[in-house]
Amino acid sequence: MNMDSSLDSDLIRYLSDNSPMLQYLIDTLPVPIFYKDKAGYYLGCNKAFEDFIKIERSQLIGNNVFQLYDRELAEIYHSADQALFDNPGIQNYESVVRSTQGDERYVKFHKTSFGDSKNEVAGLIGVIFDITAQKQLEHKLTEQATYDSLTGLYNRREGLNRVGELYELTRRNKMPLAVLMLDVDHFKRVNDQYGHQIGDRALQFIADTLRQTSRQSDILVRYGGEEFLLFLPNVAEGDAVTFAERYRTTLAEKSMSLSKDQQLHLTVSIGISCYKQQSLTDLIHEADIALYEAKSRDRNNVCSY
Ligand SMILES: Nc1nc2c(ncn2[C@@H]2O[C@H](COP(=O)(O)OP(=O)(O)OP(=O)(O)O)[C@@H](O)[C@H]2O)c(=O)[nH]1
Repeated sequence: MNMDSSLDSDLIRYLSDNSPMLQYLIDTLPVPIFYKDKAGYYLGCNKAFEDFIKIERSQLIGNNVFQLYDRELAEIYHSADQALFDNPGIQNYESVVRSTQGDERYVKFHKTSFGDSKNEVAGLIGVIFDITAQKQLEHKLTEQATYDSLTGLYNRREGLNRVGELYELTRRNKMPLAVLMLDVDHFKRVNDQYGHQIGDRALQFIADTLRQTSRQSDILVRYGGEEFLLFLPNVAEGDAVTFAERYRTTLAEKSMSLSKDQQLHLTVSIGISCYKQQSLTDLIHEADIALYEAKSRDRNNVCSY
């Protein structure tokens, strides 16, 4: 045990006198518990805490966070402890913790300060709730609510949310904004001829091509079944046509491999509209009208509103 002279000897004696039963009690609890003195030195912990940080109690007691964790993490723990000592009572916060072996967990800390016989703050007791599974689930649900599961592009709802923000920026700063509505040509035939699985792969192929051909700042949305909406910030009318032509020709020139000697060729039609003070709804509607025109011009075509 690395006992330091700054450890409160009365406190240690008190804890030692009472420790067998107390230790037994806290070891039965399945949540990690630790306690420290006011100088930040660990006084004890339960079995769940030993398992959690993967360090034995005997190696823990008498050490502080700077002796146990990397400096960055130690600073965070230290200042949180200090905040509790400065403002005694209960402290709750979420954090990411790393065991001494490096694995990360999301946790919720519930810390309570305790006083000595003179009612002076003497240390703290911390309880850790592992919320990793909950955080992972939240992350998964956010992903599902944000992205289209087939193509990985924004789904319609999230796409329109993001575009709402971009549209506001465009309107306020009088910036250009181009909207491209893109629809796969004769996609029903792909499904009918090769089946839905190949149809799904074709949609992924198109989405991948769009991703590769677009800029980081573009917002790519799977708007419906085989329909995509692309929002290009800061792109004026002339450039919008160039971009749309680039998407169209890139797709028309590529082919998706179905087997060693079978390739699938896909084409798209694209309608363009550009921001001229109209509402976002009108802007999208105009791109739809232009798309209709591109379809009627024998498909594999780009039309501006
Ligand atoms: N495999 C697959 N097919 C889909 C999906 N969503 C929509 N589709 C299909 O997309 C096809 C769209 O067909 P239509 O609206 O008739 O259009 P099209 O055949 O592409 O013809 P044009 O748009 O006029 O060129 C339908 O057969 C839908 O079943 C999907 O997620 N996966």
